[in-house]
Amino acid sequence: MLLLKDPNDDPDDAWRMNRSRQRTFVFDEVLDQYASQDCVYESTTKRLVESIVSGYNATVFAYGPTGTGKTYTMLGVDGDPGIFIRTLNDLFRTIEEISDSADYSVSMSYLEIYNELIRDLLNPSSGFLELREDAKGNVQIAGIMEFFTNNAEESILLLKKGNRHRTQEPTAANKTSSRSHAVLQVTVKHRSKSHNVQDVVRIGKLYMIDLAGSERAAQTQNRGQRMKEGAHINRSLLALGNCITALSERGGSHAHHINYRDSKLTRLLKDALGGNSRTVMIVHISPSAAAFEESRTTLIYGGRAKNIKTRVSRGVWRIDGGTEGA
Ligand SMILES: Nc1ncnc2c1ncn2[C@@H]1O[C@H](COP(=O)(O)OP(=O)(O)OP(=O)(O)O)[C@@H](O)[C@H]1O
Repeated sequence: MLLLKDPNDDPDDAWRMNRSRQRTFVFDEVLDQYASQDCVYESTTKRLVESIVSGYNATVFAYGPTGTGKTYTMLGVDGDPGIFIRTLNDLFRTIEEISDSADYSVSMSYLEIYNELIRDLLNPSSGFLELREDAKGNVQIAGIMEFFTNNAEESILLLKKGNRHRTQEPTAANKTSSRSHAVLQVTVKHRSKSHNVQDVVRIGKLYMIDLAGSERAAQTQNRGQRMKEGAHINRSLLALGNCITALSERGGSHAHHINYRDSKLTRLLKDALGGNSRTVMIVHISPSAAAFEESRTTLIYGGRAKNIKTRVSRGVWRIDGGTEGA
């Protein structure tokens, strides 16, 4: 449980206390600014690793205003890695433990959405990529490079290569502000070595996402290009907020109309939000009283997202070409 105190409250002023906007929020986990990277990983993402290896989809994303620590949580810093690297390490450790009974392949792609344009962070010279939906409504990025990796070290090298191409610029609110949404996709395929199920391949997909932060122009003092980026960032986060609200209010994935098409981000997150995925949203807020307003709004969206129910089924593909649920 989290108690967000209204900094304007004055216990000696009955009129003010009556108008208090103090509010309690209930989340699965609440961590303060002193929580270690390991603790954040253990309490949010670790539990997803085994399910990905056994063929389920999962998504982890960091959400919140600029400068509140999303990139710190997801990517971490030298010597104290964040969720991306901890997950890759755990994923390969888990695969190694069970590799006697099955053959595994792991591949990854890494993209950013910058000003509503998609760039391949592992192959930046490929220009802007198109987002397409197949007949079954599965979202795909045309032309993105997918790299097969044999161990955690290779994956982490690729991730670091991608990070060097990511768009980051200093703003008044954050010296290393992410100006794009970064999406790492890891696909784990596994085929049992046992004879009677050898023709079945299980596929689990993991999305790990470091969103750019919402921002107020006055706070960031952005002008020119930074302001244009900020407008794109805010627009896509607004689209995300609208999808979260619609999904939480109208009965989740059964809802008639969810505006996924309003931004590339929401199109890409379609499954994570309302479809076939175990999804963890890590909501970030500043501990500062000065950030009360944006903390409140952010937590309200986080609270709504908690009401969304996704329906997960295992990705199973038969060698003879058919697909089936499990
Ligand atoms: N828990 C923490 N402990 C120590 N430093 C932190 C922590 N969280 C964030 N920081 C530092 O605060 C600064 C802002 O964090 P970060 O860049 O992760 O924010 P952000 O939410 O990703 O911002 P933006 O949306 O602008 O990209 C960075 O210098 C980061 O290293």
